[in-house]
Amino acid sequence: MSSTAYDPAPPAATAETPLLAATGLHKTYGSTPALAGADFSIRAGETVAVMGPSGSGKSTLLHCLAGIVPPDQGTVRYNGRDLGSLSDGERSALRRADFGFVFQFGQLVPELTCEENVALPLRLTGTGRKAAAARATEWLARLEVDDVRHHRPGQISGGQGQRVAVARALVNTPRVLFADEPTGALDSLNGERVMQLLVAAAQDTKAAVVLVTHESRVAAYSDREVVVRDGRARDMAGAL
Ligand SMILES: Nc1ncnc2c1ncn2[C@@H]1O[C@H](COP(=O)(O)OP(=O)(O)OP(=O)(O)O)[C@@H](O)[C@H]1O
Repeated sequence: MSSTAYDPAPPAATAETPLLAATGLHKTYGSTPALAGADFSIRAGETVAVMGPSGSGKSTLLHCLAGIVPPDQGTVRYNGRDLGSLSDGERSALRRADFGFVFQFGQLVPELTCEENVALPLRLTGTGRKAAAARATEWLARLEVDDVRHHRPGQISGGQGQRVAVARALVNTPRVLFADEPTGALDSLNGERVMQLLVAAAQDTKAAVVLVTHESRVAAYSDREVVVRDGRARDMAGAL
């Protein structure tokens, strides 16, 4: 095993123990506090909506949970392991192997076809070109966009692009899908369809979903809602 590989040996999460848990997260950008003691946890296969007003710290929480941004204080544990104890290389390897990402805009590589975009995470984790292309095509069909597989992102609609992005995020069967306003740039009809497909595909692959949104219509697809306000997260128990 190379020094940058992620070793998933620690105890596996069970239905009772969280797969991903953050405790006491603080993060300040310059003099702007983004997180001020945020706690969060999600179990395997669960979909949790992270809601709250603009600037309340939702995206920062997602970035800390995914190991993209290090918190100033507090810990994030994935599968029992403290992300802060991993090297940068180990964290990158973990993200590639176990996490998938969908953002609001611009995450597809413009020079690649949709099929090549979806195949990319597989290629980066060592899958051969033909096998990766075949899996990518299957995933594009599952998201109902196989007809645009040879198009480039600039040649397709926003809704099609988000479906391709969801296919790319799930093609490696991640254990956690991080989705930051995945339908924020879509009209309501396209947004609904993308959410239906995203949630169904995540359920099929048993991925947990951290879903950042400010729309209650989108949050309605979750099992549970957490509201972030002034850098702190509050569980809305029973607010299904
Ligand atoms: N890279 C950064 N540099 C400086 N300030 C930042 C950075 N990222 C976030 N912030 C600030 O931290 C605070 C929280 O931002 P964050 O993006 O986490 O909120 P949010 O709830 O996701 O907002 P929105 O709903 O508008 O996307 C805001 O005041 C924001 O301006």
